[in-house]
Amino acid sequence: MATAGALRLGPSSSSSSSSFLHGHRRLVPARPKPHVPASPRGWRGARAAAHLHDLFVGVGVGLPCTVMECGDIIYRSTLPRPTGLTLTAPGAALALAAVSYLWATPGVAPGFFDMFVLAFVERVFRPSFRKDEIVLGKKIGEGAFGVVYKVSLAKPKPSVKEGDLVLKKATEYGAVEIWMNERVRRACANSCADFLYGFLERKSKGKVGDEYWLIWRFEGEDTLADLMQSKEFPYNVEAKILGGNQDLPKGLGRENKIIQTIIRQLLFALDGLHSTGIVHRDIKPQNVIFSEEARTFKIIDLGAAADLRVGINYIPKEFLLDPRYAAPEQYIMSTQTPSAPSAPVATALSPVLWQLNLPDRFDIYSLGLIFLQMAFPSLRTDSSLIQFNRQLKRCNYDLNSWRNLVEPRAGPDLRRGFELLDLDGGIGWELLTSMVRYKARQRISARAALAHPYFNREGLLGLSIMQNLRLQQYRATQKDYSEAANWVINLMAKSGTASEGGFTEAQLQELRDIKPKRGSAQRNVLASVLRLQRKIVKTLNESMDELNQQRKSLWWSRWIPREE
Ligand SMILES: Nc1ncnc2c1ncn2[C@@H]1O[C@H](COP(=O)(O)OP(=O)(O)OP(=O)(O)O)[C@@H](O)[C@H]1O
Repeated sequence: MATAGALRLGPSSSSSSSSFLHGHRRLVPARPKPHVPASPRGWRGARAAAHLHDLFVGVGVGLPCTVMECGDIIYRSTLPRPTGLTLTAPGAALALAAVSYLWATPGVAPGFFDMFVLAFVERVFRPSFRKDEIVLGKKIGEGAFGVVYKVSLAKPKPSVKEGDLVLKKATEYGAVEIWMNERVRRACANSCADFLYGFLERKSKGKVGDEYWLIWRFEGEDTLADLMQSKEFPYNVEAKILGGNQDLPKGLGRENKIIQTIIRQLLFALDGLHSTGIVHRDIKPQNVIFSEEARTFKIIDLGAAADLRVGINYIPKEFLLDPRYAAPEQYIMSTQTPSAPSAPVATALSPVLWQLNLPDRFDIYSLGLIFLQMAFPSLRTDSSLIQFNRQLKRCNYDLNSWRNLVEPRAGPDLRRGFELLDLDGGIGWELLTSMVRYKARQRISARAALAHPYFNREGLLGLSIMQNLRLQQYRATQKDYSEAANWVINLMAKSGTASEGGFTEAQLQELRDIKPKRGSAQRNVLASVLRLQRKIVKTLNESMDELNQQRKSLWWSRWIPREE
């Protein structure tokens, strides 16, 4: 084969700018002569570069036109087009898959933009606060990890809207709470109380323990817990969220409408958090505040929240849950998932881990219990809620079994609750039962719940054919596929004997144990698939554990400002 350089013809060669090759009139792409330096070392380098250049650019010159990008000088349309990006079907599919992965919940790509662009831009423009600018007012709350005060500013700041503020002096989980609040403020500000600033206040020498100061706008006096304790509930909320006079007479229909509105507002707030990769983990009426200005309910207290996008605060073995509202799984991630991986690993794997664990369904369960308390006044006290939880556990977390258990001997109060949920063909009960389920995978997501016909004015009866179809589709997707897999396995078991290629119970057990076995091809394929699935999960977990060996630091706390 001719060397690439030997047959090179072009404007820089001694021949004409067009040349004849293989007896045809062909245009040959020109190649500029490489610059030759004076020193031998430089000369050798230049030669190497020229060789490399020839290898990639010159190869093909002098070869048949099937290889080269040749064109006919007369038929100009056959001349090579300017080289640009060529879109091929597999390329487009690959790009689409990559983009879908990067944008899938909890959002790797938006996460990078948020962390490395938005966070810095925001820091330049937002107002900051110092300890001596704040005047402490009355204490409004005290938890295990902090004290909350109503405060005001010593001197008004032009960049800060007038009004009362709230200050939390937090110890242990203050850094996490600042991180979560800042993320929320950038991603879904309306979901949570309006966060203004957070900083680390270093204690002077001699005093122990640093404190994190967190400042919010004062949203209002009432939490949902305060409002639900009133005998007037839900009417005491009606004027706040639905405004002035309501034309409906007092009764179940009107109460249902108010409860619907509260649940919808909370689902919106949760959907905002979940779509940015944050799971609250402590949803309860005490952590829901009514914002007088926005006339809507907002979520507070993100101290126990986990950021699944970068793996902050999801430590499967550690939990700070309120047992009254916690979902049965208690851990938002499978206990097989190793403790929080390093940030880049967590970020890269976050869509996979999210889909494997569906951690957001933890909050959905808690919200389901709040829904239940709204419908049944007798479940609003701590003791009755604890008792209900025990009953539900005995019923294997199946609300329908619980209903069968209590309804026959229910008092007027419980019966009224069931009546309220049974309005519009029982659509409220259906939504409730899809929120309170044992398996996280079977629970509805916040977004799907918002599209549920419970929030449709006319309920089930008012659904169009298309909406009905969507509902059927939704119901189908709520089914647990592990049950479906078991069903298929059982069907296969019953479909034959070992000699006919079917499975006996004993063989099935072997399959479930996924031990390699010699046998029919059908059985081996299934066993291999199950083995492969198990191996993937195991490898994923092991590699994350390995990456975790280097001690995790609170790398993200560098983002938190300090008061010097
Ligand atoms: N932005 C706000 N506007 C008005 N009140 C607020 C706001 N944030 C918090 N509060 C009030 O402060 C109380 C305590 O807040 P928060 O739950 O965040 O603190 P905490 O120390 O975590 O308490 P706990 O451990 O009991 O949950 C709330 O119940 C609420 O009454």
